Amino acid sequence: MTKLQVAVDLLTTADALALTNKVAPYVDIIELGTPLIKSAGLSAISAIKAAHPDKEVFADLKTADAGFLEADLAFSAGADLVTVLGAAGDATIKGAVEAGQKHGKKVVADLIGVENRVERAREIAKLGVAFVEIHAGLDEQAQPGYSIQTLLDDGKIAGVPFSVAGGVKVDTIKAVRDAGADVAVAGGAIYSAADPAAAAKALKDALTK
Ligand SMILES: O=C(CO)[C@H](O)[C@H](O)COP(=O)(O)O
Repeated sequence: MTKLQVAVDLLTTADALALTNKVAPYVDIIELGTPLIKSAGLSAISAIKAAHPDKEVFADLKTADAGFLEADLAFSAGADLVTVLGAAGDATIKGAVEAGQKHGKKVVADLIGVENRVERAREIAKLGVAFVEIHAGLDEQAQPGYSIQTLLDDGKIAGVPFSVAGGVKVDTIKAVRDAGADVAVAGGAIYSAADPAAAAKALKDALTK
């Protein structure tokens, strides 16, 4: 079953809690987006975990260096999953994985900006991460001609556990599931919707029906 992850790309803990209180019934994983953690700090992770102890809390650190140290900070704050950049060195990824082992939690490698996603996904899968995130970031999505299909193709070909992030919407989420993704990540499709709860429910329904 493909899990639904909401990416909370807001800037304050109060706004994040207001959103997650609406959408939590429909999602499996709550992601604190990189801008939220940079803006509100690690305390945002603790606040979201305290409000939603039954959900997996995902801290999108996008760590580029000091893998053990940064992941350890986020796990200590209450995160269940943290991200490290797939573009980072193997030592950084291994450091984050060691922090995950210390806490009994998981590390995800975000392939944002990686040119050969398939090759790097296969390399990283051997380093002990839970899965790789096949990801086109907000800037890449804004480029003319962007299509999520390239992410799905790479995920299928890589043959390792993966999530997909990159503008997943209600009309594309079934394709994410059918590509074999373990997790479908939706940010703007939920937090920018007029009715975020209805949007999250529609995404969950599309995944499960
Ligand atoms: O990590 C991110 C940007 O770097 C976003 O959280 C991720 O891309 C999901 O958001 P959206 O569905 O709006 O693309």
